[in-house]
Amino acid sequence: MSTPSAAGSLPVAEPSRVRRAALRLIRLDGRAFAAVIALNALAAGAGLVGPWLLGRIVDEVKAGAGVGAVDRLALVILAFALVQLLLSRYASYLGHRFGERTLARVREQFADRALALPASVIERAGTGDLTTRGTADVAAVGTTLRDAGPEVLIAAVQAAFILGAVFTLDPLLGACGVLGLLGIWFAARWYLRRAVTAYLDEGAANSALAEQLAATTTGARTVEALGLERRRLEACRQAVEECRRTRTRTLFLRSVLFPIVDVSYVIPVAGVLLIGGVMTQGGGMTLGTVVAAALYLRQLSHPLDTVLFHLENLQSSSASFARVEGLALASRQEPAGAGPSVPASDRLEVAGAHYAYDSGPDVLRGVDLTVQPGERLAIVGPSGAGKTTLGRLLAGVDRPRAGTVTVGGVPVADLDPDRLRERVILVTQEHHVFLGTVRDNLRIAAPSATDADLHAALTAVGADWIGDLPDGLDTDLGPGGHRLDGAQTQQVALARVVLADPHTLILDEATALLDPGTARHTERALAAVLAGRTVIAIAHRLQTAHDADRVAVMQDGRLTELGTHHDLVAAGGTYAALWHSWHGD
Ligand SMILES: Nc1ncnc2c1ncn2[C@@H]1O[C@H](COP(=O)(O)OP(=O)(O)OP(=O)(O)O)[C@@H](O)[C@H]1O
Repeated sequence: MSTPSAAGSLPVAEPSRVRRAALRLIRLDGRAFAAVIALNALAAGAGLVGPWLLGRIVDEVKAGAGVGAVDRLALVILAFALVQLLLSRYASYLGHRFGERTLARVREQFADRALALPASVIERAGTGDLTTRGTADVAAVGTTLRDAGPEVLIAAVQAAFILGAVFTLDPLLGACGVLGLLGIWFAARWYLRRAVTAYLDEGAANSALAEQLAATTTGARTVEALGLERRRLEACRQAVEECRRTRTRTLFLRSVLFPIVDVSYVIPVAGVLLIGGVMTQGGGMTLGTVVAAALYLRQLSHPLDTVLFHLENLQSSSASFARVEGLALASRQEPAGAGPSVPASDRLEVAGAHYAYDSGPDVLRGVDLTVQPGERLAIVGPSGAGKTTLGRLLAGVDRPRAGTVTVGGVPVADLDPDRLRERVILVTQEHHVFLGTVRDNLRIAAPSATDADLHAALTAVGADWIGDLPDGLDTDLGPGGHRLDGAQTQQVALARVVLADPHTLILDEATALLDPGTARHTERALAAVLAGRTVIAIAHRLQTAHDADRVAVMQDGRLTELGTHHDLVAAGGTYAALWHSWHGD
């Protein structure tokens, strides 16, 4: 289940799913978690001894005991205080280690899920959302797991033990303590209901102010040149006013909560002393019991403060965790195909395909095309004709709004990512060099490839420069390492494709950054390596079209001409005109 999200944005997990995910994380490190709870319980137990013995001291002194007896009890109090300190320190050490391990799991799971997302999901949602979830949200979850979570856990155990101790001393005093604390419960509920929106508003107002100031300062010259000073000042003044308003609101919420909490800590103690005083006089209770109960309730303020302090943090990080967990649902948002999942052949078929980006007009309008295995097809046409869009549909990145795009009878977009990569790969101008060696960068496509395979792939795409690198395949690439130029980056990307060995390759201006000589060399080398495979090249240079088996001409979202170079030139249509103008005839 997921909460409705804005069109295209990544989903957010429902609270029930978030709870299940949190429990799963705890179970994965269940022994450490149990050890933390047990040690905390022991520490809290040791902490209860002090007030109880203080009560005993009061009773013994009242019964006429001497200094020796008091000293003995005081020493025992000291010993238990030490034990409590050591146990709680060790528990918090284990708690923080548990938090770090769990955070590492959350991070790894996030990376796995992000990498498994279909490209279309990321493109629709935008990388900004994914990046925010992977950084700010995971960091918020991390803070909770590392700090807030263990501390709240410790505080909850302590509070339970303290209240249990007061009830054990005397149920009436226990009830008095709980009733006195009800104020905190109501105040916290009142506060939390309002705090989330109030703090979100404050955060948004701060961002808006920062944006206004940044826009005004970076565009200072334009502001000055166009005489926009007054408008900018007014915009900034409004942003500052909004900041002040939202801040005053959160300040008001805090100024109601904290006094109520402070008074609520005193009420149970006062109540216990009043009732205890009456009971002591009637002989129903010893003075020591009343002193111990009052001390326990005084102690309660520490764990409760801790819980209150972290409540907001827990709330906001559970929202972050819902966003992090939402990633698991993203791939399932894609409509699942109902047909067979194993293609019967390598034949690509587009039938009556329409496509529109979001709610825009159709940019593909009834495209029909069959690409035979081993064929080399070039797609040409003016800018905006829909060539790239058709390439994305053929590669399974997007699915058609109407009509079908299939490989061997199976909708391409229904193939799972691994199976899809074995069959169709889309190579665009956008290439990424990962931080790591040349070998790491290539083995992404074929983890079991040998160095000889890697060299062969590099040679196939004309990347002879590998021989000039100081450490060959071991040369570090990426920031801080050896810098590849645009053409070399593209060759690395093409070498990855050679290694992945798909049956169909869709080149969307893949060789555009290479100088014409290198590009032709690369295309020829690529064609040699991919002999017997399907190559669909979205071509800007008509030489590519000339070398292809067939040429498809796209215009305004339609496939208007389809045939061999010679047939189309002879037909004297759009392609012939393009060819002649390119040739300068
Ligand atoms: N992400 C997008 N969102 C909205 N509209 C888009 C998007 N990408 C492309 N379009 C629109 O779809 C139409 C077809 O674009 P497409 O990129 O497929 O054409 P093209 O023939 O490949 O053009 P070019 O040769 O300039 O790359 C254009 O009108 C373009 O503005």
